[in-house]
Amino acid sequence: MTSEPALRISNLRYALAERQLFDGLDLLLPAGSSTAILGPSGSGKSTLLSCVLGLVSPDSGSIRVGVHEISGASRSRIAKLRADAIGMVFQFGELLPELSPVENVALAALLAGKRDKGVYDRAEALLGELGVPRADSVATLSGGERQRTAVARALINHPSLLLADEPTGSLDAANRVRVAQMLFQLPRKHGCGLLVATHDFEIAKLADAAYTIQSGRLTKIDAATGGR
Ligand SMILES: Nc1ncnc2c1ncn2[C@@H]1O[C@H](COP(=O)(O)OP(=O)(O)OP(=O)(O)O)[C@@H](O)[C@H]1O
Repeated sequence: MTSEPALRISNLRYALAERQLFDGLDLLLPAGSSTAILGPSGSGKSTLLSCVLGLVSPDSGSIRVGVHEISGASRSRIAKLRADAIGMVFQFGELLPELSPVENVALAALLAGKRDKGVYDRAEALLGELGVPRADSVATLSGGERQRTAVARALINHPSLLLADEPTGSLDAANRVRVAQMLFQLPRKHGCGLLVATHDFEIAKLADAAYTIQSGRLTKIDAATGGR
């Protein structure tokens, strides 16, 4: 495993019309570890993930995914990096309902240009590992199974960085804990870094480190005590 951090954000600045959302924000996420970003609605969690995905261009600062610099990179380079090195899990899974779990997962590999015969086998193996049953369509899966399918899709291209935005926000209490426990095991199993945005302390306390966004920077907190 490389000793390069999965993600390094340095001195990030980003101003909205009337607000300095990030004001010298730093973050170091070692490979094989997890970090939760906590904060109330509007504090900038999703925008931070969008900056890492290269979908929002900050005013200044550096964002490195492994050895690759995102800030200032061309759109095509960022798109390639997103496909090759970053996996993303959204709050509502964002799966294609007409497709089966295997097809949903394999599609991410096909779109990244990985068209080898083993794609479907790898998709099946990942879904098996994450406990998703076989089905003709993801529409017939439970919410927790759909979210585990979304995690398998995020993992299919062997990302060095996994991002998750409120990954358990659409689930009931039992599934929320189950999916969160599975998610936070991934960095050690797959060697990737995991960055989770959430407003839920119960989820954040499973992470190796937790931060809130305060005055445009990250402040380390103890999620187990509710940040007190
Ligand atoms: N494209 C945009 N243009 C202008 N303002 C924006 C844009 N995107 C986000 N914002 C504002 O930036 C702030 C941070 O939004 P963001 O979605 O990152 O917060 P969040 O912490 O993820 O909130 P939530 O938990 O509700 O998803 C909010 O005040 C939001 O209104």
